[in-house]
Amino acid sequence: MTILDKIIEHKIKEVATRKEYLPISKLEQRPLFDIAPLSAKAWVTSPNRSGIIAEFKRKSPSKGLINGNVKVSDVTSAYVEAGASAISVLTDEEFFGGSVDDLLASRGVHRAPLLRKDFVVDEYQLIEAKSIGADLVLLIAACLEPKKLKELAMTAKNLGLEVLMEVHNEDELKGHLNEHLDLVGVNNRNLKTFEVSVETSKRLSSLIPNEFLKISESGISDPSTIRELKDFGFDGFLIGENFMKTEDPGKACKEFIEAI
Ligand SMILES: O=C(O)c1ccccc1NCC(=O)[C@H](O)[C@H](O)COP(=O)(O)O
Repeated sequence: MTILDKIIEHKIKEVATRKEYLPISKLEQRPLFDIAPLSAKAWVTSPNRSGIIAEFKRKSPSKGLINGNVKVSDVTSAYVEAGASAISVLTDEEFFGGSVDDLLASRGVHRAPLLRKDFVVDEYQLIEAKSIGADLVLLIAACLEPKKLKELAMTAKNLGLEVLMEVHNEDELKGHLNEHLDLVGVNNRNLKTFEVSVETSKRLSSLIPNEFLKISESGISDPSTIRELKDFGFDGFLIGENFMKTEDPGKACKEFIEAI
């Protein structure tokens, strides 16, 4: 069983429990549900921003504990101040130590586009994302059949959310592309070995149709890599650990952006 299989097995049970505890009708009554979302597409391509999607990530299956000493509100407001184009907040508790409350806390302190970073298996999570103030959701091709991914993307778009689809290889990309996506992310982390290689992004770049923004995800730690990936047509860059492993992730993000 791969780590992704374990995460999805757990997620399906978790979502079933959440649905019982807080039904969709209640989510739709939350005040943030009716707030108009921000466009990550616009912010990522804005000449005034960096293209960096800066992630709040306490722990991960590949690295264990990354940083348990910082507050999500401090870090994500500092990321925005530093020039990040969007913020990613992991809301998975079991494997990443995140929560829905983390995303809510982040929403409370800035008005940059906010990605709900989780393992979406059910439309409930999209409605929940909208109800906590997310602007953008992640759909992972490796976790979803093409038809299911397309249905979820359509539901997200109907809620006004933008959709980032994540792929790891050519087959996932070719099999899952659909007209409801906004951004296509190439994850440089091999989820079987946890090895990271930006060569994956470079290899897949020309296969991503131009109508989608191209995002490179994971394992980015050097500003020169951003310059290289831009030459391959990438617009956005999702970075977590490189900032979060420092004492002051906001400062690390600022210095990184200044060095691009
Ligand atoms: O990060 C992991 O160990 C991981 C394991 C299994 C599934 C997903 C995982 N990461 C999610 C991500 O996509 C990253 O948090 C994101 O791309 C940032 O990566 P990094 O800059 O390397 O922290």
